[in-house]
Order: sequence, then C-alpha cells, then structure tokens
Amino acid sequence: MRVDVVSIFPEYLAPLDLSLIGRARARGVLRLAVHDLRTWTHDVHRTVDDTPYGGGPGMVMRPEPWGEALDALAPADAAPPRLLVPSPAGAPFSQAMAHELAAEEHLLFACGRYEGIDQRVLEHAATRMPVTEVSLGDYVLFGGEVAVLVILEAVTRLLPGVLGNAGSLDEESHAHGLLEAPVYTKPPSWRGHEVPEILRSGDHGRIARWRRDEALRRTAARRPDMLAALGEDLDKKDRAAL
Ligand SMILES: Nc1ncccc1[N+](=O)[O-]
Repeated sequence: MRVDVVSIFPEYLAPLDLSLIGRARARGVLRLAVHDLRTWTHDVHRTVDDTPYGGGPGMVMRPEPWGEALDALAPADAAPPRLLVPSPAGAPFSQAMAHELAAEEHLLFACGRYEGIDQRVLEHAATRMPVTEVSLGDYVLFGGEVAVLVILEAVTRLLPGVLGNAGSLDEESHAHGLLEAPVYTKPPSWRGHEVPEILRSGDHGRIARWRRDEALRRTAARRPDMLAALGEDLDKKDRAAL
C-alpha cells in the first residue's frame, strides 16, 4: 500500500517511523511519504491560508497549493488514490472503515489546519478520485495530523504480515461487533485479586463461552448502541448472559 500525507507540519507525522508502522515500511508492506504543503507555494512567504469569504474568525487554506499538491501526488496518468480529509465534519471513522481502507492500493491524506481547506479543493478532487471527509469523533483538534496517525495505525495493523500474531485480530474489540473481554496473565493472585478460575481450567469450550459472556456484558454496560446493532445476531445463550 502506498500512502501520501500532505501537511504544513510534516514533523507531526514523525511517529509513523516507530514500532509497527516503521516495521511495515521496512518490509515494504507500506510505502509512506510525508509532504510539506508549502512545497507547492511560490511566494516568498510560502502562504497557505487567507481570510474567509463571508467573514468570520480564523483563516482558510488556499486552494492553489492544494491543487498543485494533488496534481503532483495523484497524476492523471496513474490509478487515482483515495483522498482522505480528516475533519470534524466528516463521516465517523470505524473499524469497518479501517478494513475498507486496508484494501486500497493508494491512500492520500490531506491534513487541514486553521478553519479548514477551501471546499473547491475537495470538489475538484472528486472529479477524478474518491474523496472521503472522515472524523475521529465529535470534538475539534487543531488539524488533521493527529487523526492521520490514528487512522494509519488502525489501517496498517490490518495489513498482512504487520501484526505478529494475526489471530489477535479475531478477538479484539469491534471484531464481532462487541467489546473485547477482560484479559489476565500471571501471577494467578495479585494484591488479593484472583484471575477468574475458569481461565485456568484448560476447558477451552467453557473459556470461549465465558469470554463471549463477558464481552456481551461489557458491551451492554458501556455501548448499548453496539448491542442494539447486533440485534438478531444474538443467540439464546447470548441473551442468557445479559
Ligand atoms: N475532530 C477533528 N478536528 C480537526 C481535524 C480533524 C478531526 N477529526 O476528527 O478527524
């Protein structure tokens, strides 16, 4: 997978060289390039923003640098990338979207700052590539860079060969529409707190049932919205746990 990120703060993306993502890059599973938007400015001050039409506070990112950046990174003679624009006005990011993005050949992230990017940049890009405004949640960050770090971590760990133990993808939260069950390791007793006996029983059938029941109970307590979405998928044993 090829990933390009355009930002006026490329150093914000430095953590992408660490840990799993760093390994994925080293293995060639992920080809990541971070670009400074000011590369595509031509004035002495390398201006990327201006005052908003219609008035109002703050500044808006000018269309010209973005237009040239997208022309350079998504040339007309190549397969179009998927353009992702992190924004509080975007569609909610989810594990399902992470899986969708993990199947893409080329992701292109546009990190907005200030009050956002001139809307015509997205309109023009949409004439030649899929454009998705995506939100991490209902709060406002300074810009899209942190969101790109989150999205890329969620996507990269789904790529083949990145996670040492691919099995862990099966049981994690949101894998089956439920929150994951609690986890324990040695020692069996710690400051008066015991590991649930069943997990040390060696009875894998009962252990799997216990984990599903715990996942159901946690989801019911913390995310009733997720449980409601499962609706019909719950069988009699599941309902007995709630
Ligand atoms: N919440 C956000 N605030 C600013 C930029 C991007 C954002 N987001 O969630 O992707």
